[in-house]
This record gives sequence, structure tokens and C-alpha cells, in this order.
Amino acid sequence: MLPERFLDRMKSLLGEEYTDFLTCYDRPGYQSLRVNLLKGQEKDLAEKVNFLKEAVPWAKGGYYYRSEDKPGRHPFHEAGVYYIQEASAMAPAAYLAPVPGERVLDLCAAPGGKSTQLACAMGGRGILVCNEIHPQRAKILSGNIERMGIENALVLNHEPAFLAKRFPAYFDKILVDAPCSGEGMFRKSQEALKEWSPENITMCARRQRDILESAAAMLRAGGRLVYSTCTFAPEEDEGTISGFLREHPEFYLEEAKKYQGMTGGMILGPKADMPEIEKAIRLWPHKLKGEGHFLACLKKEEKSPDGVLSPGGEEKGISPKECREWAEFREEYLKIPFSGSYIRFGDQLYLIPEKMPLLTGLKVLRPGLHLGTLKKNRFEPAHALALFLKPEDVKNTLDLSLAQAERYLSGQTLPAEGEKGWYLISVEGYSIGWGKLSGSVMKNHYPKGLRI
Ligand SMILES: C[S@@+](CC[C@H](N)C(=O)[O-])C[C@H]1O[C@@H](n2cnc3c(N)ncnc32)[C@H](O)[C@@H]1O
Repeated sequence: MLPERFLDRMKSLLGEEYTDFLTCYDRPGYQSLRVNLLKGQEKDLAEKVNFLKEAVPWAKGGYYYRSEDKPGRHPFHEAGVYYIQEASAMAPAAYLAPVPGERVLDLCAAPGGKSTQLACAMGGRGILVCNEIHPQRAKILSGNIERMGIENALVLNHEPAFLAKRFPAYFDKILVDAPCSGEGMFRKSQEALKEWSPENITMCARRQRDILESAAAMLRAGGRLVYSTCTFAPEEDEGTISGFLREHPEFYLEEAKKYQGMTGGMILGPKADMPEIEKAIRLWPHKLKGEGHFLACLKKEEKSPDGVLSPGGEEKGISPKECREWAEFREEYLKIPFSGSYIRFGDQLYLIPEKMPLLTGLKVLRPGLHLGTLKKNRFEPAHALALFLKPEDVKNTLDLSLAQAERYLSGQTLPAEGEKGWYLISVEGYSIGWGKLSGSVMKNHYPKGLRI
């Protein structure tokens, strides 16, 4: 049941379109996923599954699937071959459009749909800072970064205001996918429905203003910021943006391509009285195949004062002597070179992104690609490394059928022949974890906490 007061608000917002809008609640929502382009090309995946039929127009790698396809239960999901993501929710990262080598911040990042999409566009180059304020949600975010095989992400758990002090004018691009009243998700989320109230809208708008304030301080001159919500509430959409623009003359709204079914931001009286708000984008569930969303593309003037390029300096990395066991493992098992610097967190070894800022004083969940554990005179590879590598990168591999992969994912050992040692286990060509062969048994190293 949709709240009466919500319906009254929508009626006055939509006028004649209101009846059309209401009918979309009688239809089920669309289901969609986004192919992880870090793991391979769409055409190769399309030969292996039958659910890449209809593309999401505004997002590279986005596809609609049918409920009976159940991609979430396929071993490819655990292999990070795709991310199940609502179609409209693919728009903000697509509009931010980062490129390899940039410094990018996803400020409100959990569970990671948009972070993992940004990472695809960056192709492993540059630095992607994924931040989430809630510790438990930050862990889920970190898990998704791992599953998708992302090498250049720094996962943090901070309040935006703390980061703003730490990273003044540092980022080239920032995504603010703000916490909101979630009206656009009512068709999919009972939780959003239960929490809805006009008072919550006011609270969300206030919080969004504060988050945007912090984000603005972290963007370099000439940088781009995309603000998004999944609500229809004008106070949180046009209201937040027009209020922000009034206080920040160094920012302006960029014109952005509107795909079929997208409309401009609405001019709605005193709280959103600037005509340029039409450059923002609304995604409506009765006009396109997706849920309700709002986004605005903002640019900071080139002439605004530039900031510190490396706040507090950069991580230097450890000397090769401090990770000798890794060098031996690499020599014995891997076929690709690794360039860049390494850092240690206790006995855990990470490859850090280019120009990684100093981590001292930060709450870090993942400082780049987790390579493994430095044990006494040996190296144990991390699950994240398996998901990053491709079978052609590794000397020993074992490729599984879908049925065998299901057994592997449940923790069973596998019969195998060959030289003893570490094997990259893959399913139909996509890496999924490690195994260690001894005798004719492949010991299962799929993490216990992930087994299904
Ligand atoms: C819309 S969700 C983000 C979804 C995510 N971008 C994705 O695509 O998977 C908003 C996030 O903001 C976080 N959040 C809540 N309060 C916040 C605050 N005051 N500052 C920053 N983030 C906050 C929430 O925990 C939530 O994870």
C-alpha cells in the first residue's frame, strides 16, 4: 500500500501524468545486471548465457533479464562476471564517465553497484576511492570490490566531512549517490516504503546538503561531480541542487544527453526556481524500463582555486626484500608482470593503486589489490588475487563445468591430476578461486565465509 500522503504529493507533482504513473505499480519492476567488463567482453559472455538479450540504453554492459534466468544463482555471479543492478541505478556512474588514470571518489558507495561500474570504466588505472559511512555496509562494499576483481580501489569507512579535510580539491571526479527517502524504489523495496514520511524527506534533504558540501570541497578545479538519488521528492532532487548552486557560484550544471523516457529536472517554485535545473535528469518508472531516479551533472569552474595534489604525501611502498615470498610465488605460478608498489598490513600484502595517498589515520578496509599472506618462507595467495587474474595469467589452471563449479563453491575437494601446487580454478574460463593440488586431490581454497 502506497502512503496516502505520498500519493497526494505525486498527484500535485505530476498533474495529468499521475494516472499513467500509478499504473506502473500494477506491473512488476524490471530486472537487470551489468556485465563486468574487467573480466571479458560481452560477446564472449553472450555465447555462454542466454540472458544478454536486451541492452539498457544508457549503460555500457547493462542488460535486462527475465526472473526465470536467475543470474544471481549462477556460478558466474560468484566469479564476478556481472553485478545485479537496477537499470536506472546504472545511470549516475555512466554519466560521471571516469577514464583510466583519474582520481575518482564514490562518496556514498555501499553496496558497490556504482563503484564497480566506475571501476570498469577506469580499467584498473588511476585511483578509485570507495567510501561508506556505515561499517557493516562498508564490509559488503569491500566484498563486492573483491568479487569484481578490481585492483585500483581504496575502500574507506568515513564521514564525508572527515574526508573533506583530508582530500581538499583532490579528485577529478566525484559521485554522490546520496542517501534519500527512496520513493523511486517503492516497487522493489518494502523497507523504503516503511520508512517513508514527509519528515524523513526534510531530514534527507538536510543531510544531502551537508554531504554535497563535503564533496564540493574535495573536487579539483575543472572537475565533475554527479549527484543522484532514487527519490521523486523535489526537496531532495531539484531542491538540493538549486540550493547548492546558489551557494556555490563556482559550480554549474552541465547539459547531459537524455535517453528516451528521461525528462529534465522540474521547475517547481521557490525551492527550485532556476531554469537551468532542466539540465538535470529524471528517470521515471512509467516512461522507461527502470525505477525512479534523479541525477545532476555538475562541473567546477576551471578558475576556482586548485588544491593539494597529494594530501599528506603518497604511500611509498615497501622494499622488495620485505615481500620476498611474493616474488617467489609470482616466479613459480604467474605469467604476468606486476608493476607498482606494495604495502603490508601486518602479514597481508597489497598492490596499491598509482599515486596512492598516505593512509595514516584513515579507516581502510581495502588498500588496493589484496595479493595474499606472507607466511614464514611461503606465500598464500588471496581470494581477491584469484578474482583479479585471468586463466591465461597463471601457469596452473583447472577449468570447471557449471556442475563442478557448484561443488567447488560449496567447499568440496575436486579430483585432479598434475604437478602439485597452487591452481587458479575457473568456471567456463572465468576465474573463481584457488585450489592446491597434492596427490590426486585439489584442496579447496574457496573462502569458508563465501561458500554456498
Ligand atoms: C543510495 S545508497 C548508495 C548506493 C551505492 N552507491 C550503490 O550504487 O550500490 C546511499 C549510501 O549512503 C550511506 N549514508 C547514509 N548516511 C550517510 C551520510 N550521512 N553520509 C554519507 N553517506 C551516508 C548509506 O549507508 C548508503 O550506503
